[in-house]
Amino acid sequence: MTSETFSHTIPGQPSLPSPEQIRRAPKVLLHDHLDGGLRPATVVDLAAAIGYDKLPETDPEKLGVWFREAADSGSLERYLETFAHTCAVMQTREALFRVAAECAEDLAADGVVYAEVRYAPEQHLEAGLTLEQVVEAVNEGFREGERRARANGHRIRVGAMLTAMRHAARALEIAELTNNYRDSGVVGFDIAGAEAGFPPTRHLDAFEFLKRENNHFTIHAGEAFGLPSIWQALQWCGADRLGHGVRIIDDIEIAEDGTVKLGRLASYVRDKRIPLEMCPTSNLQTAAATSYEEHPIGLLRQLHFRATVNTDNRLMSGTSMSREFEHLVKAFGYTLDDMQWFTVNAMKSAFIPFDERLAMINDVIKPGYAELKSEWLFRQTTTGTA
Ligand SMILES: O=c1[nH]cnc2c1ncn2[C@H]1C[C@H](O)[C@@H](CO)O1
Ligand SMILES: [Zn+2]
Repeated sequence: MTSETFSHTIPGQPSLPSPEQIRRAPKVLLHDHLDGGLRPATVVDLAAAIGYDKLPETDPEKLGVWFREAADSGSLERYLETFAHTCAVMQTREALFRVAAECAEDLAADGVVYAEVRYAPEQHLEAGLTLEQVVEAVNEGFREGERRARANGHRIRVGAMLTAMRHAARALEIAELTNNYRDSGVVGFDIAGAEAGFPPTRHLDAFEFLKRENNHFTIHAGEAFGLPSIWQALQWCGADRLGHGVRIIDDIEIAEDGTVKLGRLASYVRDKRIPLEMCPTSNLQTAAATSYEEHPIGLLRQLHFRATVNTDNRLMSGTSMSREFEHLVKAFGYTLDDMQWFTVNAMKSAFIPFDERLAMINDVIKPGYAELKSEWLFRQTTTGTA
């Protein structure tokens, strides 16, 4: 027995969730890239099928390690270079369908009940597919993955988000595509790619179009670049959520006596309940944060920002929703109540209609956590304690 055992407030009630409970806990994922979450074995298979010979490794295990190590560069630009390989093998209808189906299956097996998964359709046109064919192949893949998950006893719902690359000039076109598929599986829009030098205001026409259409979008901001990027994303572009947003911490001061002072932008983000799609492991890899223990999510949770936990790129970060939570449980001592708080935050911030979000919270998430939180009671009565 460790000394921690004696710090429980209720005898016998575990204070920290076990890895197995973390996996079974219902989780909601708002920030996950389709082209950043392939199974290494699938990358190898798809490369062989199309004769793509530029993979750095052809053994799936070694390839998985290669992606993690190559992405561990301390720079967002270098991190992004690894996507050349995944995008190269996602150029046909079959490949997109397979990757999307496996994505939904993998998330469901990890206990994710609702996910919004993004990708940039413009990066999948090299073999002649149209933007529409790309979107339809991915949507069909997600539906297939949901079916397979159900057959394996898991329930998941996956919405697609369409990303425009911030260095390119197709944002308006991708925003229109998002709008055209809003009733058929696409829940929102995003911009991604290198942040420094590519401010979101380059794509104002796309954001203005979506606002006029009453549609939803998030913007990668405050990851590799600081407060001006967050400010532009919110006040010029009108983003509903922030991808990462970690640098909001630069607008928060903690005095020696522990008093916290929020600047105007941080106050706005908290007051308006702007959701922050935080991705701890990804942030360590691109040097947007220094360690799990020092990751801004700890303070932002204490200060009641609308923080959520996400994977970003499961392949490049060697992670999953459960692993992200495991790291946070270890770093901050989070309990199942904290996990539920993050999960409810995420579900409140999703881009599906309000009544569906509410039903997910009340009928799926809360009962799931209640079940997990009550397990210790029955364990004690059935085994008896010494
Ligand atoms: O964390 C990220 N920041 C900026 N861009 C990113 C991040 N993760 C992935 N991307 C890029 C690379 C992908 O090819 C693209 C679409 O998913 O989005
Ligand atoms: Zn991202």
